[in-house]
Amino acid sequence: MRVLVATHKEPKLAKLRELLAPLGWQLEPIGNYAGLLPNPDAPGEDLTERVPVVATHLAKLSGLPTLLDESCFEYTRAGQRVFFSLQFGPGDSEEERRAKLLQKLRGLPPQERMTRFMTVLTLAYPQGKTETYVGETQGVLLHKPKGEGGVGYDTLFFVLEAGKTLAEMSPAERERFSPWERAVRRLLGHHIIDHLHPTVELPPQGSSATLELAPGAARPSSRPSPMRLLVATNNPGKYRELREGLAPLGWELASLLDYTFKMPPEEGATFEDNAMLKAAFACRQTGLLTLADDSGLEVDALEGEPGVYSARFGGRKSDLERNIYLLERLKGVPADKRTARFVAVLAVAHPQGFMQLFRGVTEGLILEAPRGENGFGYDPLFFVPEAGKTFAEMSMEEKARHSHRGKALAELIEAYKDGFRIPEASSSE
Ligand SMILES: O=P(O)(O)OP(=O)(O)OP(=O)(O)OC[C@H]1O[C@@H](n2cnc3c(O)ncnc32)[C@H](O)[C@@H]1O
Ligand SMILES: [Mg+2]
Repeated sequence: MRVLVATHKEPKLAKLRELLAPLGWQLEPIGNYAGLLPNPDAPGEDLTERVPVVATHLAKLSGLPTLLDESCFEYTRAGQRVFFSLQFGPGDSEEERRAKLLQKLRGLPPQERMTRFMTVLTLAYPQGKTETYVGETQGVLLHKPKGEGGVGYDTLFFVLEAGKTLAEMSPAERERFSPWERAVRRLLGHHIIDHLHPTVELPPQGSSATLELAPGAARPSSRPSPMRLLVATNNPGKYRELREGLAPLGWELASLLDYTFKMPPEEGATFEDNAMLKAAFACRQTGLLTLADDSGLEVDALEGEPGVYSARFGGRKSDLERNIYLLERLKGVPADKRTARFVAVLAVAHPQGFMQLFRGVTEGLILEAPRGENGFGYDPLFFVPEAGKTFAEMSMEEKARHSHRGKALAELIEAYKDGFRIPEASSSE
């Protein structure tokens, strides 16, 4: 698709081309669009309103989908939100704009230099449809530019958490902190994962496999680690185990606590379906490489129940109630008929549009009474004959050696240990 980019700044266009390369779009600069604007002052200071209006105007004029971004600093003055717009006229050069910003900043008291740097990015279609993505970062505006990298005002924005300006960061760090990059990555995540459907062909049982989910997507080039990975689970017990298991990769982990969106209902019929659904959804929300875990207990005497319904077995609300319910359901079932297995499927969704699945299974027995204090979920009832203990009687390391999740993680580590690789099976052109 041909897309116009409302900028006359070469570095910004180049960076946008690099970040959005996986989409295979043809990005063309619109050049100096000052004369095309209806009335640059009209739509007010709320960028989430203004940017879509202006982008739509440009898309209608050009007849092409058009990307427009604008940034502002937001701070609080006497309890009121104040927007400090960075739009000084689209014809200005980068230097002119920075000079104007510094001039504006001169009178600002320190507390008003503490701001939220926000970028609003809209993709507008000539037919009137718009998509808007917002990226935000907290920081402080400096008096003098520092650093060389980045785009726009990155030289003036000091990120407290990182102890430097956006312009002083490595590209990998900037990816984390720049509101502009965050907005661009959200757009990327949205468009890439649009191609993903959880109804793809599933890998054979008991194996891990690579799924190519975006046949139309352009091949991204492989990128070196370090990677940032979102671990998309709301279960703290799982999160701890995943964090421990992923430690050898040295990746930086994000959790759902860093975000406000809600995960979708798990409506799939298999662990694979649900893991992909969760990973694809969270990846699309954040634009991040995302790991999801779907797991559960299959009890033979219950014909595989609770299976994918393990988290809501019998409609019971807590781990304890579900364990009691499981014991009730198995009342009178003799020891040799209490066989069961734990299954974990890990799905890794790449913002570039494909997924990988890893599966682990552990066979065991359901005891007649709980044993052990560790772990979570059904751990106190799940006895592993080869270890002579329940999962809840094991340390975390021990559980990782025997557990379904530990086995799936071991495969994942094997696949990613040499850095980020585009899987062979999907590298055909
Ligand atoms: O979906 P997320 O947010 O990851 O968290 P969840 O707890 O809902 O997770 P699932 O949908 O995968 O449901 C899995 C259920 O199986 C249980 N379970 C999974 N792995 C387990 C383990 O290692 N030990 C004990 N119980 C486990 C777990 O307590 C849940 O009730
Ligand atoms: Mg769940």
